[in-house]
Amino acid sequence: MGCLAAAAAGAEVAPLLFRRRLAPSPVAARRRLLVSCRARRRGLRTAAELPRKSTSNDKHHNRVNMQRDEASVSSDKERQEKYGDENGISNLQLEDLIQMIQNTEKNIMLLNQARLQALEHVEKILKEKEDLQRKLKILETRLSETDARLKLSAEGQFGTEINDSLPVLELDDIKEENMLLKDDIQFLKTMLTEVAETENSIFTLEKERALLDASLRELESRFIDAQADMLKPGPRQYDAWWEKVENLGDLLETATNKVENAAMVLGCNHDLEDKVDKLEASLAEANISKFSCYFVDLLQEKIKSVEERFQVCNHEMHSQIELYENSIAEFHDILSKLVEETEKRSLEHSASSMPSELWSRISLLIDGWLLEKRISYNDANTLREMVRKRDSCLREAYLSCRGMKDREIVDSFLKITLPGTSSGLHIVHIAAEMAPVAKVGGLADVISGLGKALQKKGHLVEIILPKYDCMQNDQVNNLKVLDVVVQSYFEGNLFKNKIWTGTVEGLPVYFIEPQHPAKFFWRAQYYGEHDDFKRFAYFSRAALELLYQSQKKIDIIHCHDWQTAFVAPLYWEAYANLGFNSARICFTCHNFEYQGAAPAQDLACCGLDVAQLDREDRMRDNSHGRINVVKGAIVYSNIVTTVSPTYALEVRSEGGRGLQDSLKLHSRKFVGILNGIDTDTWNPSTDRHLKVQYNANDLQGKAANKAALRKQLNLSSTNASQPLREFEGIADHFQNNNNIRLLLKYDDSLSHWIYAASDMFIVPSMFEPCGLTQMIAMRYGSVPIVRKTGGLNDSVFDFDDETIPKELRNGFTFVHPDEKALSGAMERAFNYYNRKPEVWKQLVEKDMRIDFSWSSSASQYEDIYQRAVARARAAA
Ligand SMILES: Nc1ncnc2c1ncn2[C@@H]1O[C@H](COP(=O)(O)OP(=O)(O)O)[C@@H](O)[C@H]1O
Repeated sequence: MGCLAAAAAGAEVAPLLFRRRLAPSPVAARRRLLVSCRARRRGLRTAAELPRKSTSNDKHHNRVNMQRDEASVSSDKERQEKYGDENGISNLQLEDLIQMIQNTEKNIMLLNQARLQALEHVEKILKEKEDLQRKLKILETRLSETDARLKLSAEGQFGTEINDSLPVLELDDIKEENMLLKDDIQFLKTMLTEVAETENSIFTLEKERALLDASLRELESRFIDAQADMLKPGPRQYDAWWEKVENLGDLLETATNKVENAAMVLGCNHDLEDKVDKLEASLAEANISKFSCYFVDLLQEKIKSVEERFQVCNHEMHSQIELYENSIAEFHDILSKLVEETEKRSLEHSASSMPSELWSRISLLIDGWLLEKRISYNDANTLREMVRKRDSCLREAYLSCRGMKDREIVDSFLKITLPGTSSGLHIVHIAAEMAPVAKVGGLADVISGLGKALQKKGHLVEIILPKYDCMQNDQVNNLKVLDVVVQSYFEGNLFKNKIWTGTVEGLPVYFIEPQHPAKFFWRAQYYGEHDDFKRFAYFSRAALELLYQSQKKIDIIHCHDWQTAFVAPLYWEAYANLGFNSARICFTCHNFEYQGAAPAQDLACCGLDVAQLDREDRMRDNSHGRINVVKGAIVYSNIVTTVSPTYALEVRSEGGRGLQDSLKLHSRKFVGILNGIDTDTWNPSTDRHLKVQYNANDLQGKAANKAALRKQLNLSSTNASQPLREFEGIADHFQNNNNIRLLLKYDDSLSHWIYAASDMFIVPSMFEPCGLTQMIAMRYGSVPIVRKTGGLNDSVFDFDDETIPKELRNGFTFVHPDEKALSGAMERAFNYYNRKPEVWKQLVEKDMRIDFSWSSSASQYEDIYQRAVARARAAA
């Protein structure tokens, strides 16, 4: 069944398995979580430190910081080499801090010295700067004076007023001095720039010092914290760590979930891909079927025209036949008039010669047939007697047989030896069930199905049932009690029985209501009472009494299962001696599991002679010291049947449940005939129990029934095409399962609906005498999955078995009575259902068209009845 579940719900199971493969067991998960947290915690610490280092390196390229970094890196390295555990890290942190503080203090001192030197230098430079600025000012003044003089002199030389007071040599000196001053000014400007730069670097140093002070303060406070932590070793810190661990665990879990979700999504994607593939395949198939639709249309048109032509021909043929029949009738009229006249004349003219000739010829014919062993001695005697009596029927038969073949003439002569004019048999079924008025299982279906089929074949069929208080009276037409009282024997007394009559499904039925204080059939149930043996012994006797008292000349009394198996020994032991012996007894065992075994003395209740019957060769059970009613029926019946050929073979060995030797001994009268089904009752195109009727040409209604049943039973409707009757999880929670319902009740109407709604019908029987459900299922388009046993083996043929002719293959079978074999067959069926919907549809349509009607089975019963009756007549 596990396999089945996987096959049935592949799309759901596959991702689950995938997920399981990804997700570790809870313990492993926890372990993995912890490991990961630890790793991550280390990772976080390192990551937190790195930016700080790189920032300081980038910002300050000074030696001091380089020193600090080197010290810090080497101490980290040492620390890792030396410890590598949590507590170590905490101690190392402290040492680092101290070292860092010391380094920082040293650096601050150096920085302060550098700062003082720089300040002195600056003071000096500022002084120099002031001197230089002063000199610069004087020089600039002088320069401007010189320029003004130069200007004046230039005006004098080239203008109207020339200043002759400055000599030429002085002018050159001034020019030279001017050049020198310009150089000085340039030098001073450079100096000033340098001073400004020094000021800037002092300013930067000041800033750096402030930063170092701040970090010193921070380090000091961390130092104090670290000292405090060392004194109070860490519940708070551990808590914080665990908080972090838990946070990390959550993060990990979220991440794992995401991975799982991703895996599921991946799985779903795979499924989607599969679905897309399938859709594409079905699209391709649809395209193909589009073409085939076209051909179907063409074919249908052709069929239509052929049908029309056929109808025209038919019509013509009918009118020809009518004409022909009319002319034959005319001819017969003329012929009979001629015969009458001739006979009249021959009687008139030679009263004895012609009839004697006629009778003599008949006598000679009879003698010849006897010698040729074509008729029995008795039949020959009967016919001779008729000749002696100049029997008019015989003369008519002789006159009408001219032109016939020998065989036909023999048959027509034998026919007139039978009582009455009809060749039909008078058949009476005595049974405990009949559908639909009193149905428990397949027996009920057989009584009405076989009865109706025999009736259709022209036999007079009657049924006798107990009058149960719980039977469906509304299924009986014209139910009424007869104004007679039939008395029957029981436990030394005679008891009155009320006799009710009515028709069920068109069959005449007698219901016997015992007037016994034990109220045998007022029990609100059909079987399962403490005195079942007595109840049905009483009924068997009363039924025979009814037949005996009605003085009918019955041909076949057919009894069924242990409940009416009493009839066979009763008939031959108690009634045949009374002259009630025209009938032959047929016994059908529908299930050899139930044999009606009881203490020997119990047999006496219905008037059977225990001393006569409690014998190995009669009714004594083969293994217990009790009597066995089914064995009694095997011994005392003229015909013994069971409900399928395979089961008939099986019961000759272990399947016979102790009766195998009796069956072997009586094998000449034992035969297996496969049951049919009542195709009027089980007809999806007319079934009033269904929501929508349908047939093999139009399966739409089947889907509608399925949807309605799913709704009615409160099954999931998310996947309407999912096959019903999956057993996954049936053991648990089936009430809440979306795909399973276990209905432990008898409900005829619902049973019809279930057949119509189901896609597959599983019958995994260990043994199955015949089984009707698989045939009914096929008629309703539900494909059977069965174990190859009994009648299942005779009615279901594996779809994949190439040794079987293709046209017979109609379901899925398995042999071994185990879960694996069943799952295998189901998986094959599911494969077709899911992957080859077109093939599946064809299989469904084919199954619906199989003829499981009683027609052919009833013919086999008819044949064995006829032979038994013929033997009886021959013996008489
Ligand atoms: N719970 C039920 N409610 C109504 N009909 C049922 C139920 N169970 C079985 N049946 C009917 O009983 C018949 C079973 O016949 P068969 O297959 O020969 O089994 P069995 O040998 O058990 O009688 C079928 O007509 C089936 O539809």
